[in-house]
Amino acid sequence: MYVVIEGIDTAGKSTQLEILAKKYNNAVFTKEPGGTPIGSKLRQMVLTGEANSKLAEMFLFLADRAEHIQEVVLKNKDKIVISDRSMISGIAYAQNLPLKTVIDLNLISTNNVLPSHVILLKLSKQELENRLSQKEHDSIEARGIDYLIDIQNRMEKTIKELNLNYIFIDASLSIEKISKDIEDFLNE
Ligand SMILES: Nc1ncnc2c1ncn2[C@@H]1O[C@H](COP(=O)(O)OP(=O)(O)O)[C@@H](O)[C@H]1O
Ligand SMILES: Cc1cn([C@H]2C[C@H](O)[C@@H](COP(=O)(O)OP(=O)(O)O)O2)c(=O)[nH]c1=O
Repeated sequence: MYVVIEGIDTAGKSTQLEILAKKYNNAVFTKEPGGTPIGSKLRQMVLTGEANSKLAEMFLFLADRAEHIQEVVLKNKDKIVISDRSMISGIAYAQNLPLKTVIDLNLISTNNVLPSHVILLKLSKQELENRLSQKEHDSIEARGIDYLIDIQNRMEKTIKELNLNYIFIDASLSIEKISKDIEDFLNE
């Protein structure tokens, strides 16, 4: 089982992952970017905005993803792997290229491995504004509200386009209700 939790910044991914970690104590918890030793270095580069070229930035994420799929997802394929973000973020955040092109690049990076379960936490514009006003921004979050809402739409489109097994959850529901919906989805 390869479960991914997706959503734009502040959607509540970390909050739900903390709850999942208590319920699934035999699962492997991981993240993109940064789930491997090379990935930690790549993560540092992307989050501090070292790359001036958007294309270079996307290739850093793709390198992280290729290593992560090989070293974490495939090496634990007999276990439950639960990942904070995935190729869905990779496709959605690479906004400057057509969806089809980025999907192809991402499928190369994952060797065609797809998640078996996708959880997308969806925020309204108003709730996103609320949450972003309460935290310090990294260089990607600093790109603004409309940018992130566009990314969220692209995430939805990507999940449908790839025909994945998914649940979309309203991220402004209570933490408990979201966690129950996630548990039901994983137990289906
Ligand atoms: N269901 C929820 N309702 C209200 N606030 C939430 C909810 N889930 C998370 N939060 C709050 O929103 C902020 C962002 O949550 P976080 O889990 O860090 O998001 P992400 O990991 O997606 O960036 C945190 O301050 C968190 O406490
Ligand atoms: C996985 C991935 C993430 N991103 C972005 C989304 C986030 O802004 C950032 C990763 O940060 P993240 O680890 O999700 O940080 P936070 O805890 O602040 O949510 O990188 C991409 O642009 N492309 C990608 O392929």
